[in-house]
Amino acid sequence: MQFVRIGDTVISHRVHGLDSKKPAILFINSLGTDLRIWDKVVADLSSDFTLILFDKRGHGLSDLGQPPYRIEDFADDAIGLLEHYGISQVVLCGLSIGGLISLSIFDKRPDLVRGIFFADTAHKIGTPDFWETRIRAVLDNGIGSILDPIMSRWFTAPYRRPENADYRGYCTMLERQSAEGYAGTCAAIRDADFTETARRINVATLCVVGEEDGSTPPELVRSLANLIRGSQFEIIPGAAHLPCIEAPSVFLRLLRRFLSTLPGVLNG
Ligand SMILES: O=C(O)CC1=CCC(=O)O1
Repeated sequence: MQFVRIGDTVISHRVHGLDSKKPAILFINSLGTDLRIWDKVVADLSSDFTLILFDKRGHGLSDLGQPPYRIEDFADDAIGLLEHYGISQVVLCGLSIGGLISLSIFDKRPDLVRGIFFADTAHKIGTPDFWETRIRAVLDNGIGSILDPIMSRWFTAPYRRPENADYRGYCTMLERQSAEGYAGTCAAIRDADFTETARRINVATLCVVGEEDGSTPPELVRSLANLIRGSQFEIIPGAAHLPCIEAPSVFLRLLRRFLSTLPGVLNG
């Protein structure tokens, strides 16, 4: 694990294979997860690419900062991290809120963005009432109180069998996130609408989604693809909201195929 101070917030992160000659990919996590969700993806890509993973503020080992947050706060952290490593162009791989953060990074610094791989995300996720209910539940009763409904959005029923040790591990990951950080991140999603940014995107994009995603269902993700000129859309079978965990080989195949279409990016 590596740590860097961006402004007044310490951000925990990992950089694999830092090399200015290799194309860089920045992975941006979903709500309630930390950078370990990319482990299976990183193992495959690290010889061909510079990979940057980080814990959003309020998650993992990053500082809490001052919740509630705005999507722009996370985007500033990500941009600060890229600047810290002198990375001037990057492919963004944004999962769920990570897609909203990708859109905000594009808004702020389009020069940094070489392409965007949107996974299980949209230009607007959920309704204000939905997020308010979740914020209240977490602040009043803790993250454990919402574990089961969240897990049924994240993973398919076969993955959620009690004897699956990986499933138990990811339950623990969610339960150990800071309730204040989690609720502060829900507030950022509640307040986000990047419809106009999505319409302005002028870099290559691919939108993918697990076929059983209960958080950003396929039709919602398709509506993001429809807003973006030239965007492609793919459904990942046998996965829900976190295909990088549940269907890593399909996720990787689509990511590598996307990377191979970008000018000047290796296809590995
Ligand atoms: O917790 C969920 O329902 C999944 C999710 C929504 C936005 C995000 O980042 O994760």
